[in-house]
Amino acid sequence: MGFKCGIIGLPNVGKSTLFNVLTKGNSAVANFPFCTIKPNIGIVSVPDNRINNLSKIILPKKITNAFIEFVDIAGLVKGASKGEGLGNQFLSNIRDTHAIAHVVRCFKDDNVSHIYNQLQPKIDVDIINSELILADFETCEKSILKLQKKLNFNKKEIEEKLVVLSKCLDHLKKFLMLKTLELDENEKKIISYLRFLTLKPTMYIANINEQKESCFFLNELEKMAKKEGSSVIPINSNLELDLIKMNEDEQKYFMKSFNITNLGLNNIIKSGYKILNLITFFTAGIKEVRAWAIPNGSTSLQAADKIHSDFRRGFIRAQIINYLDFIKYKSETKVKEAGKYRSEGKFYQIQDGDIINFLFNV
Ligand SMILES: Nc1ncnc2c1ncn2[C@@H]1O[C@H](COP(=O)(O)OP(=O)(O)OP(=O)(O)O)[C@@H](O)[C@H]1O
Ligand SMILES: [Mg+2]
Repeated sequence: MGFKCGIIGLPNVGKSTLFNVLTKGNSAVANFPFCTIKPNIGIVSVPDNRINNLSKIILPKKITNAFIEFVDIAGLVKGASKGEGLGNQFLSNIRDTHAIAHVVRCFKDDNVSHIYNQLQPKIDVDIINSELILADFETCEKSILKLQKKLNFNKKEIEEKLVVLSKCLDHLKKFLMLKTLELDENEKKIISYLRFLTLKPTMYIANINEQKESCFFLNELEKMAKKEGSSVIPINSNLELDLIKMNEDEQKYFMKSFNITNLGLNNIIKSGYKILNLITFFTAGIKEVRAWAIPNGSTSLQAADKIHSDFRRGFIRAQIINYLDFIKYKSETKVKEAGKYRSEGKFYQIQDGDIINFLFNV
């Protein structure tokens, strides 16, 4: 299963430009079959120096990075939750994603129209978030009504659900996003089946240009996001779309002249990984060195399943080398001699950077 990040925002704020930057900017994209599944879905590999360092020692035939799927969702407008614009269809596209990249226009350009003829990032964000809140309100209200009708069948379990959902409904009524409601792990689990939109981890993408107004807009957006506990990533999508078409030398020259230290593209991919709370483990052999993304807290059995269901079914044990140990000793034999080679069972909690060899028998 891949991790999906939906790109949302008002119409004409630069979502597709960003999507093009993300998907064409990374040559490793070609590593995957059916790279572009639909015109608006792109698989983007996660940059990770560790995979390059491992490959320098192992010299594998193939190198495969971990990846995140980005989905370019059409613009949302006021009233989308009531079917306005392309409405509900797009809200359901967002429901299918694990995280949200919310693009906010932070650039002034008289040649690019703004749907409401205003340039105020905070208002733009509020319009979108209000639609998400309204959509969640409707989902929540409908589910409560449905559950109330079923109360005679499984009283205890349904009552438990109703308590959490009423808490959610009260919060949404105040026009607040569910991610700002305190819910414990059990409560989150109880409502996870509803895939609430305002509960999804979010990063704001400030689409900027070279003009001074962008600093002001970016600042506004950062203040707003801080209150919500979300991060803001500035990116000049138009410029980066040009950058990715250049060779390395041209790119360096351009970045220097525009004072860009880090490509927004890499920051977004890294941040996506972070808000999805993913860690990386590696499988490493002559055939392939590969990075795998997995939720923090996963066990070796879940990691095995990520690779192939046979690995899970026939799981015997996981042989593990820490990434830094491998870099230090440079071979499996030397790692073993140093006593750093571990054997773990199915409930072992995978650590970021574990290099794993699964033993299985089916
Ligand atoms: N950072 C930027 N600076 C200036 N212009 C930009 C920037 N980013 C995007 N644009 C321009 O904004 C316009 C809209 O971009 P784009 O088509 O990516 O928006 P969108 O959000 O995908 O729109 P829609 O919702 O209609 O699909 C394009 O003309 C694009 O070149
Ligand atoms: Mg678009």
